[in-house]
Formats: sequence, C-alpha cells, structure tokens
Amino acid sequence: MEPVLSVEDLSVRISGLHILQGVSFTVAPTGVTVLLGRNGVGKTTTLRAVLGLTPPAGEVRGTIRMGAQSLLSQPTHRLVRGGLGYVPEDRDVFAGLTVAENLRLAERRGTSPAYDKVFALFPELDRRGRQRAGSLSGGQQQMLAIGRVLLNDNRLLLIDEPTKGLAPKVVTEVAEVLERVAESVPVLLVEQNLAVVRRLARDAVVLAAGKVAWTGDAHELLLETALTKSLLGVGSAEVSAPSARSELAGPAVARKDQL
Ligand SMILES: Nc1ncnc2c1ncn2[C@@H]1O[C@H](COP(=O)(O)OP(=O)(O)OP(=O)(O)O)[C@@H](O)[C@H]1O
Repeated sequence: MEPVLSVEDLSVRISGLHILQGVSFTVAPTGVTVLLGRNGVGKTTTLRAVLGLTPPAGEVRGTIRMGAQSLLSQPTHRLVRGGLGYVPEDRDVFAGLTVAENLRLAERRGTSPAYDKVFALFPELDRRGRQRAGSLSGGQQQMLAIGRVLLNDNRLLLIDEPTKGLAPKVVTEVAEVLERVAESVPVLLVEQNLAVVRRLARDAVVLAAGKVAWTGDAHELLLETALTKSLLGVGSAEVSAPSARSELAGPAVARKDQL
C-alpha cells in the first residue's frame, strides 16, 4: 500500500534551534499512525511543518509528499483545500462565536459540507448550535474542533493531542469518535495517553531529541518494556490497562519534570 504521506529527511530550525534533525517516516493510507515522544521532542513541530505552519523565521528542509504531490512549497490554505485536515492542540475554536458559526466558518467554498455526517457523530453539536463555543466544556470544544474538520472531505487528518486535559470519561468519548473517524480517513495522531494509543493506533513513529528513534507496530512498541521506558518514560505494565476497564485513563508519556 502506498503511503498517504511521506516525510523524508525533514529538518526544521527555529530561532537558531535545530528542532527536527533529518526526520523520515511514512503514514499508511488507512488507520491511525501515532507520533509519540516525550515532551518537547518535536511532535507538534512535525505536524506544523507538514501543514506549512512553521513560523516565518523558521527554516524547513527535506521532502514532504502526500501521494505524488510535494507539500513543502505550498501555502497552508491550498494544502487544506487539497484535503489535509488539521485539529490543533489548543482546539482553536472561536470562543465568541456560536457552535453553528464555528462550523459555518469551516465550510470550504465550492463544496457541500457534510453536516449530516458531523451531526451523526456529534449530536450535541446540533443541539448546541446556538451556544457560544467559549462556554462549551473542554470535551465539547474538542468535538467541535474535530467536527469542523470533518465537514469537508479529507485525504489525511493531522490531530494533535486531542485528549489533553480531558476527564477520563471524555477521553473515552473522544477515542470512540476518532476510532469511527479513522474507518474512513487516515489519521496522523499525536497522543500522550498510551491507553488511547493502544486502542487506536496501528503504526507508531517515536521521536527523541528531534530524530526518529523507532518506527513499527504500535502494539509491539507498547509491549516492549525497555523500549517504552527508554523512549517514553513509562513501563509497559503501566500501559496494559485491564480490558474490562471502560475508561481510558491510562498513563501518559512522562513529562520532562517527571524524569
Ligand atoms: N516557535 C518556536 N520558537 C522557538 N522554539 C520553538 C518554537 N516552536 C517549538 N519550539 C521548540 O521546539 C521544541 C519542540 O517543540 P514541539 O512543540 O514540537 O514539541 P512536542 O514534542 O510537540 O512537545 P509537547 O509534547 O510538549 O507538546 C521545543 O523545545 C520547543 O520549545
């Protein structure tokens, strides 16, 4: 199967820092590929480089392809119109606008937005159309951020830490939604909650200090105690949440201050 995304020898420098140092990986055309690593290794920087969102003072080198199309020289709006959907880490909903207005702003001109699909996945967005997005709970804001992207056809979704800061029950809800989303569109996911990774991801790419430290089957990675310990700062015993447990309150990749 041809990958939907190929990143080769990607190097990003910002403000004199060499943040990504020759990163290469591919994203399969189906399912979820997870981008893992401890805090500050360059996961968000990678997603933003793919989207052409590196700050103007930054320098990006290497090759990024979606199918046969080279992405690096293209402006972000063209990449998005070409089917690259992005759900940023901070959700970025317009707090002062209603849910319906947030959705309307996400419609791509010249296409028919898939409101039916979005409201089937997130009935609450339909019910809360008149509510200001800023007054939604964190989980509801995340649903809005994901729903917004799904209004349009996508060839690939880039989703950055969708469960960050959410209560366990809401983490489970977001994971369920992403599982359904990934049935129809490939996803490159940054995720620190390893129970969510175990549930969703087939392939894993692990970054360490701006380089790819490991790629392969996500479940194999999570079974390798020594690897998860050295690359992510957690042991696999902690990763293997009991299957009877319904809520995905699993351990997160260690933060810098825990190491
Ligand atoms: N605009 C910027 N200017 C200066 N340094 C930056 C900039 N963007 C990112 N960095 C630095 O690059 C490194 C990688 O950041 P990045 O946000 O990609 O890491 P991450 O793996 O996504 O981390 P986290 O898991 O904490 O979200 C960090 O040291 C960060 O401080």
